[in-house]
Amino acid sequence: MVNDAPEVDVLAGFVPRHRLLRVGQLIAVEGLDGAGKNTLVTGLVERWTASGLQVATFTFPRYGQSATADIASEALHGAHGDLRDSVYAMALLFALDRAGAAADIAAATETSDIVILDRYVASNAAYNAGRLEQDADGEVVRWVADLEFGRFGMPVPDRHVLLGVPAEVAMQRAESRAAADASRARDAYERDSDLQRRVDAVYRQLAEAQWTSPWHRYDGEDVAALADLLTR
Ligand SMILES: Nc1ncnc2c1ncn2[C@@H]1O[C@H](COP(=O)(O)OP(=O)(O)O)[C@@H](O)[C@H]1O
Ligand SMILES: Cc1cn([C@H]2C[C@H](O)[C@@H](COP(=O)(O)OP(=O)(O)O)O2)c(=O)[nH]c1=O
Repeated sequence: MVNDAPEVDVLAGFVPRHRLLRVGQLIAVEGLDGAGKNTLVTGLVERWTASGLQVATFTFPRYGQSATADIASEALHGAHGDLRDSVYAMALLFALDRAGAAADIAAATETSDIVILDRYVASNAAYNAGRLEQDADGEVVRWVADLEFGRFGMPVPDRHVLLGVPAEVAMQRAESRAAADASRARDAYERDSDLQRRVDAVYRQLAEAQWTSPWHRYDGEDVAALADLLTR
């Protein structure tokens, strides 16, 4: 039988979702306190949701959902005796908080196009290397990776985004935020400007080394360009 109907390409303009983006792409957003992570994550979610993508977010530490996260925060605000003095104890609390979310993250990667993590394993690497005055290739960064990706089986992000605003700018923002909102009083890490500068240096080394996956530096200027870059 001869088909006389004009040829119509019913698939014209249709791009299957999996060709736009691998389903369940995991993106970790990292940076100093006050760097603008929350602001950036909000911008990315708005943008991607408006373009029809399914987006899930997780914010670490999971305050109010995890006793270990709450205890870590309380320690950073002066509670729990000398707990805060132990770098490894603090790191373990943050790691156990994340381990408690591993199944939820895995489930989200099955049902979402993009899963954004506002702080993730690299926070533990950067802050604790900063505390111990080690570099990104030092012992504690390896310990964090072995503990979290190895022993706890946390998924490795497909990409990292480092908010690379200067440390002085991030610290100023954290200070202004604390002055404006009593519930955001700065914790021990936020008050320690030498620590913030060392953490900043370790973050830049982790990005330079493309630690565990590709890292993208973002300076807070053009969220649209970053969103496009991440979905390319
Ligand atoms: N690009 C920016 N320029 C100026 N202020 C900003 C910018 N991004 C965030 N801020 C402000 O800086 C503070 C810290 O931002 P936030 O997104 O909460 O950072 P983080 O989650 O990294 O701690 C907030 O008060 C926020 O409104
Ligand atoms: C998630 C995480 C945070 N931290 C540090 C970074 C911050 O200085 C501190 C608190 O996290 P933060 O995200 O800044 O929470 P808050 O809303 O209280 O400002 O904990 C780690 O050391 N390891 C981790 O794994």
